[in-house]
Amino acid sequence: MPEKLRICFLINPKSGTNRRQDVPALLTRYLAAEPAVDYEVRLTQYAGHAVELARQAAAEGFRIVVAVGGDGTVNEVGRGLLGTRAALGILPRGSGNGLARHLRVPLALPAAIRQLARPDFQRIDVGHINEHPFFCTAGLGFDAHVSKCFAQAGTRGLGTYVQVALREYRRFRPTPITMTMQGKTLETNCYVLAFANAAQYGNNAYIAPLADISDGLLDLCLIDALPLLRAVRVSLGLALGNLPASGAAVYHTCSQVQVRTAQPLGFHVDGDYVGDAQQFDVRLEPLALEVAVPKVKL
Ligand SMILES: Nc1ncnc2c1ncn2[C@@H]1O[C@H](COP(=O)(O)OP(=O)(O)OP(=O)(O)O)[C@@H](O)[C@H]1O
Repeated sequence: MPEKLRICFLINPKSGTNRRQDVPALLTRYLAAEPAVDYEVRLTQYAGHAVELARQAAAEGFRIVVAVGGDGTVNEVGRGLLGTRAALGILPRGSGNGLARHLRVPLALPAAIRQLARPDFQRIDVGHINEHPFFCTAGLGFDAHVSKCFAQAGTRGLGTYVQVALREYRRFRPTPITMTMQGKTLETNCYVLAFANAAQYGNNAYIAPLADISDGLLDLCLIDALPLLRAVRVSLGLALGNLPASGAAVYHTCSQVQVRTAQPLGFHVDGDYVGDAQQFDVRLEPLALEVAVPKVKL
């Protein structure tokens, strides 16, 4: 008899804006008819817990460990799985779901659950910023500052995010930075510097629409200043997926970059604010994580 596919679901009960969805009930309903799947459900109890739970599930021999949550939960589970033989799965339940959208994981939970029962597997690159792994995007400047304020806002969702971003836009000022990559040094200002492994921040906001998650390269997006007219062009470029062509941002690709900043600057990984620093070492580790993705329909 063929071996069963062992899947461990790690649910972040605090993620997303729709917490009333009963994920264990959905799993029972949609996996009951999948005799080839053996699964368990575990809940996270605190921030950071999913890293430990993922590592433990991989050590127990689960083939897929699923992050049930947003990009913060995906980041924790992915971190826990680095260097193990288990693949990351995603049941998207965040407000942005950047990595799930990039990998074309269905946003509707029944469809996402069904595809996990018959997955394809793919390896993806993993970024590191000051040794914090990221899978989707990391960044310095305004986007990190907004992540910090968003975390303090008390409510979640796109509406709160936009409100916070508009409020902070009036206050935030660019910082002088020095970037070193491929032996070249560039002195510039930084309003936003994004390191994109995947194409989008989440919510189909395409910061680097040409980013390929398995090409061994990071797409760097630099916005040196953001006066009002350019802010409108950047917003449209993010929504329409044509920011590179708009000329409102400058792009580079590289596998490694060092950034020094004139003043401490906030940084985020996968949308979660980490802290402030003046020195950033950013690098890409090629194909370091296996992910379970939907089968491509031919
Ligand atoms: N049981 C828990 N209690 C409190 N916080 C938790 C718990 N489990 C996980 N967390 C934290 O919740 C944070 C937010 O989770 P996540 O990003 O998945 O959801 P979200 O913020 O609603 O989604 P999105 O990032 O798409 O907006 C994670 O960074 C994680 O550290």
